[in-house]
Amino acid sequence: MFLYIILGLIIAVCSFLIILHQCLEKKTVYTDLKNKHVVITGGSSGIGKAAASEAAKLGAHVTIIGRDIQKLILAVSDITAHCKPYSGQKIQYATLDVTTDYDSIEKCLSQIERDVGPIFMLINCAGMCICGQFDKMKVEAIKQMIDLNYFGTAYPTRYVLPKMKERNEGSIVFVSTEAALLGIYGYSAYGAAKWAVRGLAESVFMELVGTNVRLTLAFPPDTDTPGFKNEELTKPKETKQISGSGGLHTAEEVGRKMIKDAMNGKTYSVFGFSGHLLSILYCGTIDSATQVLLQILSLGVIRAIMVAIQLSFHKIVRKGLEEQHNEKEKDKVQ
Ligand SMILES: NC(=O)C1=CN([C@@H]2O[C@H](COP(=O)(O)OP(=O)(O)OC[C@H]3O[C@@H](n4cnc5c(N)ncnc54)[C@H](OP(=O)(O)O)[C@@H]3O)[C@@H](O)[C@H]2O)C=CC1
Ligand SMILES: CCCCCCCCCCCCCCCC(=O)[C@@H](N)CO
Repeated sequence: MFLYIILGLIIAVCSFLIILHQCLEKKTVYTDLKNKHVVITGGSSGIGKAAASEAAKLGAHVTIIGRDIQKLILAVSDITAHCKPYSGQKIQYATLDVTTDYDSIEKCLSQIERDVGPIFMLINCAGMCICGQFDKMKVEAIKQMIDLNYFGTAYPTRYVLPKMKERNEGSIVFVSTEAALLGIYGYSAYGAAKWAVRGLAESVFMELVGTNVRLTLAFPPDTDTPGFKNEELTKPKETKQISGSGGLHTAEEVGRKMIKDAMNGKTYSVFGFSGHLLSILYCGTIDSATQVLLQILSLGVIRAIMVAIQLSFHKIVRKGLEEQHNEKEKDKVQ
């Protein structure tokens, strides 16, 4: 009897996997980026520069975009060092502020396409984080977070999408953050903008069903970059502690994995243990039949683990509040 139940369960799971596998679209896997044009906003520093170097290693023509021309020139020389010898790869830069109006973005990207060729992969990496409790944030900073992280991604994406759909090929990478999978103290204005990036990516993903245009949504944890070092200067200690539990990763590791996932047609790109845990729990898109099965079987347990982790985060916040209170009391006495 027991044997029959086990056998039945195995047959049910296998049929589920087979049916789901049939329903999922087959994606072309790219093994290199030879002669493909890869454009990376924010490619002059940190994660974007690491992704650009990886694309160069894989044989792509690379265009990096940023505002600071000195940084761009230095980055082009570093990225060029990763090219294959005698490959004729073009590594170039364009100066553009991605928070400007759509027309300027269109002008810049169409010039780049005329110079190098149609954009095969767009990596939306330009972005930054201003941390702080929402009630203490400068109002301008709240808007800046949306302008840069959301519109700086939405507009270049709007430019490449119709062209990629027309050619029925291409890949768009969205760089969100683990802080867009769950809300975190001190990442309110930034996190909201990156949740918007996630919302855009997952909706566009469904609009791309049936086409050969692919989309990858990356959720990096804390990554050691110039931008990260800068944000650490004003980051509340509670945020440092909570965010730090996801570990500190290198830009090379994140950039490389992001490109690899994009080439394999994965819709989620996550990093380390925390990334995998959060992506199972707060899953949206469907990548593979085995992933869906893993989610179905483990969601309850992972939710229980996450509740414990979230409560430990609340404890960090309460402790911070208590310390502030004690400081105030001390000041009153003096
Ligand atoms: N580092 C981390 O811990 C994490 C980072 N991320 C995200 O990854 C991305 C890269 O971060 P990171 O590598 O740390 O950042 P860096 O600060 O090291 O690099 C940011 C890049 O974006 C460019 N950039 C900034 N503002 C603009 C703008 N208005 N127009 C055009 N380009 C701009 C910068 O060049 P310039 O200043 O010259 O314009 C630079 O090339 C960001 O979107 C960030 O939110 C996500 C999770 C974790
Ligand atoms: C055993 C431990 C399991 C822990 C699971 C949950 C961990 C949550 C960590 C959230 C990390 C958020 C990083 C945001 C980084 C970012 O976007 C900024 N650095 C911006 O630049």
